[in-house]
Amino acid sequence: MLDLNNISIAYDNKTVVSEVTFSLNSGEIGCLLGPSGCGKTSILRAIAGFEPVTQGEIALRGTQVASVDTHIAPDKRKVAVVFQDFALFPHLNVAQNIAFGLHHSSGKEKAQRVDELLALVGLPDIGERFTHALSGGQQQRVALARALAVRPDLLLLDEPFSSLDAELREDLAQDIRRILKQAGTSALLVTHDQHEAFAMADKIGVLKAGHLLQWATAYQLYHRPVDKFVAGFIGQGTLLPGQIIMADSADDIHIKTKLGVFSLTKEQITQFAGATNIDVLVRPDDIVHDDNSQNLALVMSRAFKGAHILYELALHDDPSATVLCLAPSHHDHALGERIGIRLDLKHLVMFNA
Ligand SMILES: Nc1ncnc2c1ncn2[C@@H]1O[C@H](COP(=O)(O)OP(=O)(O)OP(=O)(O)O)[C@@H](O)[C@H]1O
Repeated sequence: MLDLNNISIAYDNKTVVSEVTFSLNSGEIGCLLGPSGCGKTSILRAIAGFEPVTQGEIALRGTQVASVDTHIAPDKRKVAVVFQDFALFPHLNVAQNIAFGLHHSSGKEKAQRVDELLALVGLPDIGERFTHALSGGQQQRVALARALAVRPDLLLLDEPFSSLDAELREDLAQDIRRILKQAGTSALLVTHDQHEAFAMADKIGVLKAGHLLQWATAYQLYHRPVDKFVAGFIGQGTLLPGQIIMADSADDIHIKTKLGVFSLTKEQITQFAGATNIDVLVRPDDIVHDDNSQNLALVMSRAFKGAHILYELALHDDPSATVLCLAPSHHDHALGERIGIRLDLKHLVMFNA
């Protein structure tokens, strides 16, 4: 439904988005995630038609809408945008805001569509209210209803939760996901907050300095990050130094770390051919706290999280070899204590050191 093929975007000849390629299927919710200035909004604006591309092409429902030679006007793309500040009209009431784009409908059709959308976003009785009298979360839903009113092929959401309280964000992200799925609308969201991305998106693209590093599900990004940047940006974890140990035959290669010795898959043997020093990604869920384990690790730091405590643990008392461990919070251990751990590592994610 949305295809970006090798697109670049520049301002005053300075390239800020480089050779980005990804696709979104019909009904899917995608998310562009990355630090400030990495080019997320520029990509969104190019899809909406507010910014030209300097290379590559963008297609919507199989029709090219942007390339170096093509530029279909924004209002011809069937794309709706929900902006960061919601951009609701203060002089119109909620119903009038939602009906704003429905130029070709009769009064009765408009009223019916407004009722439908207010029900969809869970605010059935506020059509007569003015937008300044609504909470941030309600304004967000009205902005969403207004964008969906015209039945866009694609909805673009630019940092839609950034002006809301942190506690509200994740709940609202899940609500909005449910509303979009119910309406069957394809959507692309921009955020720098991974929790919002996880709560809303089917596919997430991680961007760094204008480059799309990985376009994948949240599960794949967390468990199969393509590089150290994605590994560090998504979720928590530490990189544990390891050394490759060659045995007699070329397909019998192991890696030695302070957590033990692991064998490599055939694919990893090819990938790390010739390397000697490797970093192994260890996530907090790879390390299980077990009071009965003889394998002890030293508590270097701890962060109370309510239901859990996140421990940073040094292996063999070596502060350069630490792992994180999320333990139930009644396992309350002090700094400097040695606690038992067990490994629950399903697969090894490694990078060249
Ligand atoms: N109109 C413009 N003219 C010149 N440079 C621009 C313009 N808009 C954005 N940029 C630059 O392009 C780069 C990418 O900006 P963009 O807004 O796409 O990033 P972003 O990832 O959305 O950032 P943020 O999360 O801070 O909104 C930045 O270096 C920014 O300064």
